Amino acid sequence: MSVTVETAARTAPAAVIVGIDGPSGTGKSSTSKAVAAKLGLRYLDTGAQYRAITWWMLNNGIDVRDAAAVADAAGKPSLVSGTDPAAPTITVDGQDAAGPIRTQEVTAAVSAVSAVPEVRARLTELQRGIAADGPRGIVVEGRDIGTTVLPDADVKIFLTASAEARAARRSGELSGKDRADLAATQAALVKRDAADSGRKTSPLAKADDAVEVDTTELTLNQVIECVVTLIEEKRTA
Ligand SMILES: Nc1ncnc2c1ncn2[C@@H]1O[C@H](COP(=O)(O)OP(=O)(O)OP(=O)(O)O)[C@@H](O)[C@H]1O
Ligand SMILES: Nc1ccn([C@H]2C[C@H](O)[C@@H](COP(=O)(O)O)O2)c(=O)n1
Repeated sequence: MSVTVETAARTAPAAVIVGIDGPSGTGKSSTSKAVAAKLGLRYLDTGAQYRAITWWMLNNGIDVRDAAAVADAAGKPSLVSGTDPAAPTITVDGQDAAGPIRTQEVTAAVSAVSAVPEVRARLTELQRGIAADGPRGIVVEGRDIGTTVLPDADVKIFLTASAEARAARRSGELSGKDRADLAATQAALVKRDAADSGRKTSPLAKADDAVEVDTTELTLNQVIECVVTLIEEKRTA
């Protein structure tokens, strides 16, 4: 029995911590989930956490443009993220928030809430705890993972794509009365990126040691393969 255990311990791949950052619509979620599933890693969507706290603020009558009010309330909601890449979950005070956090109302408010330092401090601590929790590695996606949340991550990726390509991808997801025209979708993406890049506390930015992957001309499968290769190279180095 002890021989089997020792063999397993010797052959199990070391836990790897992967941070994937980039602007909106560059493919962070699709890529991160697929890579984590392929490599048997956990997955954390930090954008879902910022959306969840924003949803709670909106539901609780907090004026999201009032940074002091947002800061005062930042510690109140209880957020729980499930890290199975096949079925990631997010709850707020025990309530499933996966659907409501994707509404236009939340998307329009999330950058203002994310800019508040007390919100970032709380979520950064939560994210670091999740990343450190458990023997398996994790793929964490967001805007400040490589620069702030996990500066010692084993692999850091920064995904980019042209605004046109990102808007076309997003428009393809929308349907019926929610279908925005391409120009409006692109303008909304660019506006959110500008707010996320321009805030004072841990703005959207590429870490100096991140590998930049421009996905404009790549299929999703090509991006996934590229990231898997980068991780495997690191694991075998
Ligand atoms: N390389 C690609 N080629 C074509 N479509 C893609 C590619 N990567 C992602 N997509 C599609 O683009 C859309 C946005 O992708 P995804 O949600 O993964 O981006 P994101 O960076 O996580 O966005 P956000 O930051 O806004 O959450 C999805 O419909 C996804 O299927
Ligand atoms: N690490 C992170 C992740 C997300 N945000 C903010 C900025 C985004 O506009 C918003 C929603 O993220 P998405 O669901 O589009 O990935 O959350 C952040 O500030 N830091």
